[in-house]
Amino acid sequence: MSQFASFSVPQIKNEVPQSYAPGSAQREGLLKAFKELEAELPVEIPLMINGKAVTSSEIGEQICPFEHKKVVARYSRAQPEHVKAAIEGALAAKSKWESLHWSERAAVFLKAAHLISKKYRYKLMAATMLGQGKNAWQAEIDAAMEICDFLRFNTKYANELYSQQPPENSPGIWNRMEYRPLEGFVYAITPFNFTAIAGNLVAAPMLMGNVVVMKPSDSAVLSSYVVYQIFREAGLPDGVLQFIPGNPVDVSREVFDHFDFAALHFTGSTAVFRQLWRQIGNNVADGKYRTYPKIVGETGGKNFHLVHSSAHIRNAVVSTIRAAFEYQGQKCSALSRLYVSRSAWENGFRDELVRETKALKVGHPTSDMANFVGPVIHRASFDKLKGVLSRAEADSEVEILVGGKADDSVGFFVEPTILVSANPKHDIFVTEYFGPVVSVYVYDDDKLDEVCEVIDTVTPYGLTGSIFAQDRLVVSQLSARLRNAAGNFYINDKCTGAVVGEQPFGGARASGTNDKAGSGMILSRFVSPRAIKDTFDYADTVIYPSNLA
Ligand SMILES: NC(=O)c1ccc[n+]([C@@H]2O[C@H](COP(=O)([O-])OP(=O)(O)OC[C@H]3O[C@@H](n4cnc5c(N)ncnc54)[C@H](O)[C@@H]3O)[C@@H](O)[C@H]2O)c1
Ligand SMILES: N[C@@H](CCC=O)C(=O)O
Repeated sequence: MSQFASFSVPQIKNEVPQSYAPGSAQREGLLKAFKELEAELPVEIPLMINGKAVTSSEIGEQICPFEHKKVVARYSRAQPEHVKAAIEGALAAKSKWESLHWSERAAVFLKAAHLISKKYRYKLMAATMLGQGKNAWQAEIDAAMEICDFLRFNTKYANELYSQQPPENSPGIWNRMEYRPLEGFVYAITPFNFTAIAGNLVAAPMLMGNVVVMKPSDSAVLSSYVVYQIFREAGLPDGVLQFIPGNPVDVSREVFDHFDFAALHFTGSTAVFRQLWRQIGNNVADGKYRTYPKIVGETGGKNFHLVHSSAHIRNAVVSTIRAAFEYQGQKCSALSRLYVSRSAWENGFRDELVRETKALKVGHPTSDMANFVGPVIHRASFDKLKGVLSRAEADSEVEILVGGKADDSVGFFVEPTILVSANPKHDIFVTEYFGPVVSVYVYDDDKLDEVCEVIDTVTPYGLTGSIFAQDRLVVSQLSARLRNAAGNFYINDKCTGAVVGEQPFGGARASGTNDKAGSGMILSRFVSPRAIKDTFDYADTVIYPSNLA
């Protein structure tokens, strides 16, 4: 499209949080949206291919985690012919989408953020609460704030990326860089735990001119569908985003079989990511694809807090409780290993930690707004966590300091649990459980270096971690010592709650490719740059001066 100006994006700011305080219009609005959506359940959700609703003979159910008798959504599951049609439709939509000026694409996502911030804020939050079991605050920071931040900041980062041009032009030459969309289509596989992440997994590549086939999580189909509809209302053309829930293995096999598969954008568990990498790798080795597919994946964690003897105890306790138990520990960033110096542990930390944890209220997200902890996502997660708790109970190396019970009579509720062990290599410090369980190791004050070695090496992950210390020499020493233990590193703050535009998010080692969602780096993974040299002088001599006799 012709363009007669070099546009810049509007000033981008983080979405302002709403408090949902008692008596506020915000709380009233959210509860009204929650009730309205609850009355509509189960929502019937089709596949969306080329902008048209398509139903399948195979129907899946998304279950409400805090009332498992309630079905949140009944959704069509894609069959091989649907996956093929989605890919072909996306490829057919590609040339018009990528030839739009980038500002037109940016306008779609800026408008989507505007719609989420205003018209659909409470609806998207309600879908996230009913389907994914978040309370009001957790829904606000995810399905209102973070998703708006991703959509808006991406446009600023895209503008900056496109502005990166070669610094040198020899006389008579104009050098340029063009950031082409990938040749082919992007496949996005999204996790259950963040509506914002599902939104960004598709929006980031689309902004850069790509077309996307999306397989949402079975446990977040409703919120993903609402996001899909918002993108459409914001002006996203037919076929640019294909929404195809379905059996993850079957859908992925079909996608990875396609010659034009150009990138995987994944967030989820490490085990699944490794499996997908293997499938893609085997296909690359067989020469199946037009190009080498980009693989972008953010995965699991076993995140730590290290509390030094000089730490501010109250700050460390409050940060620990929030990091371990907000959203039931189901954030990839959630705290699950806690290393506390013996002097801090015995001089107040332990007692405050126990008192505050016991005071946490567990239950339904709206019938009692005081509930801080809700349900875990599904039966499989509940069963896995129940197994962790019963093994802990039977294990002579583990003490259950707080919690340890689970109740699935109405919903999938697991008590906030603190485990303690004197064996720093115990599985409770190694395996990601993805639930409200934190494991404590108390270290002798003079064994700081030894505990750092354990923190750095006992798990394969490297996602988030925090140190708590007031002594600046110690802060500096720990920061250097633990440089590779976390991609998001916090000093005197909790290891969760990264904010787009402030702390780009992601970890290395087994935690992912660390391409940093919420930054320009991730956008650069979804382009294939072309360097253009434009020469104004014509050549007329073959030999070099050095060839002259
Ligand atoms: N690092 C991050 O930024 C980040 C963010 C959120 C979640 N996570 C991680 O995600 C996990 C929790 O999310 P989850 O339970 O949705 O993860 P999951 O791996 O079970 O599922 C993620 C997605 O992969 C799909 N999937 C599952 N098996 C598959 C297969 N064999 N082939 C293809 N697709 C498959 C699922 O259907 C879902 O859409 C945790 O490990 C958490 O740490 C990481
Ligand atoms: N970005 C979020 C975590 C997302 C993973 O689930 C945080 O920093 O807490």
